[in-house]
Amino acid sequence: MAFPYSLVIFDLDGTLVDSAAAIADAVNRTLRDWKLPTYDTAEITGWIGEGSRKLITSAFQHADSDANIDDVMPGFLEHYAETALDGPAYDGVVETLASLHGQGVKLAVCTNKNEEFVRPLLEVRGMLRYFDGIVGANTLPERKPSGVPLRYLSTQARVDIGQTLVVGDSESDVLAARDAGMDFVLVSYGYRKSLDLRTAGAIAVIDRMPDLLLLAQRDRARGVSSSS
Ligand SMILES: O=C(O)COP(=O)(O)O
Ligand SMILES: [Mg+2]
Repeated sequence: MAFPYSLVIFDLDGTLVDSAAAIADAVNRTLRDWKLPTYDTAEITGWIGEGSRKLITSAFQHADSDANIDDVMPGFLEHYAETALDGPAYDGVVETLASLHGQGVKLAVCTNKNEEFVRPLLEVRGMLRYFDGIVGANTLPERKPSGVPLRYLSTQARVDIGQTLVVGDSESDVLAARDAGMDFVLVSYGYRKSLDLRTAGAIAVIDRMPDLLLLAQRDRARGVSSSS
């Protein structure tokens, strides 16, 4: 059976690429510049998901710093430019993108990572060629949890909202998909905080990206869950 959506919009960090260590590295280099304590990757991972500024704000709050975040951001972005290509793709991601693309499904990325870091990362992980649309945190006036970037991508792809599926890992993906009125799938790995996978309203919760392809075999109304 055919895949039941014409466009799939993927989140990036925590969904396609495991970028937490690379992000944590850039955060800690920035904290060191300001002579502040550093944090382990697990703790910093809890601050990912709402863009670089929120991430740095969280880090500096935890470090009890009252530094002006406007003064901190340029240094962070310089460090992140050095680490941003370090994250590996999760297992089966590239194969899944290739399969969907081969079936004629359009693919896009909607991330709260700054746009300048997105294409190089997708390119180095062998994914860039599969995507028609890419929206980063600074591409449009609004970003996730707003549904605006998702609606922008479906309009750009000339695909109806009802034919568009969002795949993500965290609260901001859920809120954005709900705001846009789009079905969404959650990955059970990734960087969610307090999000309850079972009650979030996802049509499916998957443990590995290739399980997304199982949607082609299911009744769209019932959805699937590979998470036990
Ligand atoms: O960089 C972030 O804050 C999160 O990025 P994501 O939207 O790709 O998960
Ligand atoms: Mg994410």
